[in-house]
Amino acid sequence: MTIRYIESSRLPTPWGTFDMHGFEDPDNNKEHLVLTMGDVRGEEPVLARIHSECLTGDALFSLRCDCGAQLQAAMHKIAQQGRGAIFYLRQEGRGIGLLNKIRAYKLQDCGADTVEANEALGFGADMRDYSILKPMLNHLEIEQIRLMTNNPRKVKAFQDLGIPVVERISHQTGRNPHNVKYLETKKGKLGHLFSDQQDDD
Ligand SMILES: Nc1nc2c(ncn2[C@@H]2O[C@H](COP(=O)(O)OP(=O)(O)OP(=O)(O)O)[C@@H](O)[C@H]2O)c(=O)[nH]1
Ligand SMILES: [Zn+2]
Repeated sequence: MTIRYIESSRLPTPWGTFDMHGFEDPDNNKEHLVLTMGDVRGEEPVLARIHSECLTGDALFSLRCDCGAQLQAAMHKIAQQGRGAIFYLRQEGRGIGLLNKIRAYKLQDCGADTVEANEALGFGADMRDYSILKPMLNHLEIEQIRLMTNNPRKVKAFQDLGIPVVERISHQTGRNPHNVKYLETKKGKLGHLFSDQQDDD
């Protein structure tokens, strides 16, 4: 079965008021969100961010990763332009779930990098499935996007879904002394496209 649209409401935030759209995946009862601003329908490419859930970074201010800063920066950029979409996908821990992410963090506390930790637990480095995006994009009538990401896998995922990515926009923010190794591993092992400079340097 495919993802089902449930309902929409307003979501006021420090950066402006978004429209919040809720979707349900009946196969696993996961509840996904899309925040939009402005009219995202049609041919005009939409400034977009695919954000995978990171409870620790998004809600608990963790400095182990860059997720919270990236989410805030994406909301800010979209509000500045007045038009865009954030797909908030419930793929915690790159798809392994919160408790397994804690297991992976424990291994990282003992010296493993983020990829080695996933593999030691019997998972792939990145278990995310982006095909769930297609019904959400269809529902919102988004046809083309300008994607805020450093992750080439996300660009490829859209291309595989038949949604043109007309531009990849660097989304480097949130580097701090606690996540230097994590970001280095993203670049070295996961193929992220990082320059030496953060967007907000
Ligand atoms: N398994 C695992 N997941 C992590 C770790 N650190 C962060 N994550 C998860 O990684 C995901 C980060 O995803 P995104 O913010 O979409 O970032 P990305 O795929 O690196 O790509 P960008 O678009 O360039 O930010 C979230 O689901 C986090 O929970 C880790 O050490 N181990
Ligand atoms: Zn994170």
